[in-house]
Amino acid sequence: MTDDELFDKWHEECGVFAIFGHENAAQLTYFALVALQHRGQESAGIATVDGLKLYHQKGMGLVSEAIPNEAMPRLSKGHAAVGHVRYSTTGVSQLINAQPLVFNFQRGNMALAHNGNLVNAHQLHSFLEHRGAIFQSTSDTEVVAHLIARSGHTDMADNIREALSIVKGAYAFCILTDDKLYAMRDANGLRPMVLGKIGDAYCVSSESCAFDTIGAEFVRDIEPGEMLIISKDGVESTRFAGSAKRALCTFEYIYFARPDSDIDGFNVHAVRKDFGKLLYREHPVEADVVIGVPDSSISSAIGYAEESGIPYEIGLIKNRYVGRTFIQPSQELRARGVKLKLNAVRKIVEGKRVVMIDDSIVRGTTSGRIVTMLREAGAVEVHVRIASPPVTHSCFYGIDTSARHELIASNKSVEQIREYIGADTLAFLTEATMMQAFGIMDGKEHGHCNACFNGKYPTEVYEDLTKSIMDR
Ligand SMILES: O=P(O)(O)OC[C@H]1O[C@H](OP(=O)(O)OP(=O)(O)O)[C@H](O)[C@@H]1O
Ligand SMILES: NC(=O)CC[C@H](N)C(=O)O
Ligand code: SF4
Ligand SMILES: [Mg+2]
Repeated sequence: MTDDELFDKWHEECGVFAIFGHENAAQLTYFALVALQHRGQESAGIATVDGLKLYHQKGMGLVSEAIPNEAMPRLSKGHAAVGHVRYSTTGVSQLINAQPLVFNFQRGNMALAHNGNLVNAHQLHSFLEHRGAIFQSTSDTEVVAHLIARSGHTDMADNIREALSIVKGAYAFCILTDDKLYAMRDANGLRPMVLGKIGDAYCVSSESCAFDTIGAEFVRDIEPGEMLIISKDGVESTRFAGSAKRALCTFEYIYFARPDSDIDGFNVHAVRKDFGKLLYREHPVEADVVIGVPDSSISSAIGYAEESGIPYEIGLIKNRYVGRTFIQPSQELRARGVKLKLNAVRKIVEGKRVVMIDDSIVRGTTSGRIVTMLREAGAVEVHVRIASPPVTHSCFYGIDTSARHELIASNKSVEQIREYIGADTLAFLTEATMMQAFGIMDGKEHGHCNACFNGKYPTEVYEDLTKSIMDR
């Protein structure tokens, strides 16, 4: 297994933020992107407009690397801004695909930022290329810009509506023009997006944690199929799509979103904690201590401990300075015990029966390593409890999951996975129980996408979809 494969599992998706009519639009966008940094660390960018001109800065890496201080005076000329942090799902991780994508066409300037993945982008890309379109990037997002540019309406909102009627898949889209900001959430609401207000200015964001960061007030979630048009006249809500089956990505709660964000009426930390409580009710075990794998499973571990009465402890420490772009130890060094990212707290686990909570198992790599680590630190029993169901299907909606055959639960039973990771016992939260955290007790239609657990995709999907499909 290569290092790339080892680290290519669940990944954050992108984050978008945009604001209209604020004298500090660029700075606020910068800070909001820092708050959304967990959603993508490959590249970042900001575009601003002053009514006549568009200014932009994009780069690879974290927000602090991609947008240097020197770029701020130029960006600050704009009164409206759109920003993006990227984790690539379609198109290579290179500067050409960094967002916002910017265009100057016959109607003026346009900057696009997208979280999600368009499942028919490849087909549309070929169609448009055969009709003379010259693409600047290899990402799915650019297809929408071409479709908008080709639509013949006088009103930009109608052009966007026409473009979005053709694309399929998942998106939270922000489109900034010289005089308006448009924000659209796909008809199923797969990806989240919220509306906020700061002074007289309106802003939109993938997650509400960005509003807290910049001192904006949360107004509401943007509805699936809704288009917000934000201009000097305020906010206008219109629709670009009829009602479809609501299907918010449950993985936003399980793993992607920040615990301090609220999505569609539920706080992420509170939901994770409930997952932990439900997990104990469904799969209790006798043990001395409950620990979580930092950071995403801490809330569930606290919930499991609270419900069981078993003490919660910090049994694993994460080195917060090791990111994805960090040089990873080779397989040989790893085998020799180089533990870069996580280490066990010996005093806490030694001689104990440990319940280890993680948010998910994708390939089984993380759980396997941690079970070994805990045993080496003296744990006498390791019981693994996972605060989501087994991942059996790939995601096509903006989360770069492994190919299906690499998902351990797609070809192994729970008992076989337990054996593989070396745990004493292993259990997963079932889908029906997980949905109880949202007050849904009957396990029927519930307005969430759980396709990676059950294969029921809320839109058409094209099985040939790979990240590099548009990179020739
Ligand atoms: O079964 P696996 O293929 O190992 O994948 C599952 C792990 O991946 C994620 O963590 P990750 O290490 O990506 O990041 P985190 O530190 O943000 O939890 C997730 O939280 C699980 O721990
Ligand atoms: N993770 C995402 O939301 C990615 C957005 C877009 N599909 C890209 O690859 O750039
Ligand atoms: S398939 Fe899974 S990760 Fe993808 S949108 Fe649906 S729930 Fe989220
Ligand atoms: Mg993890």
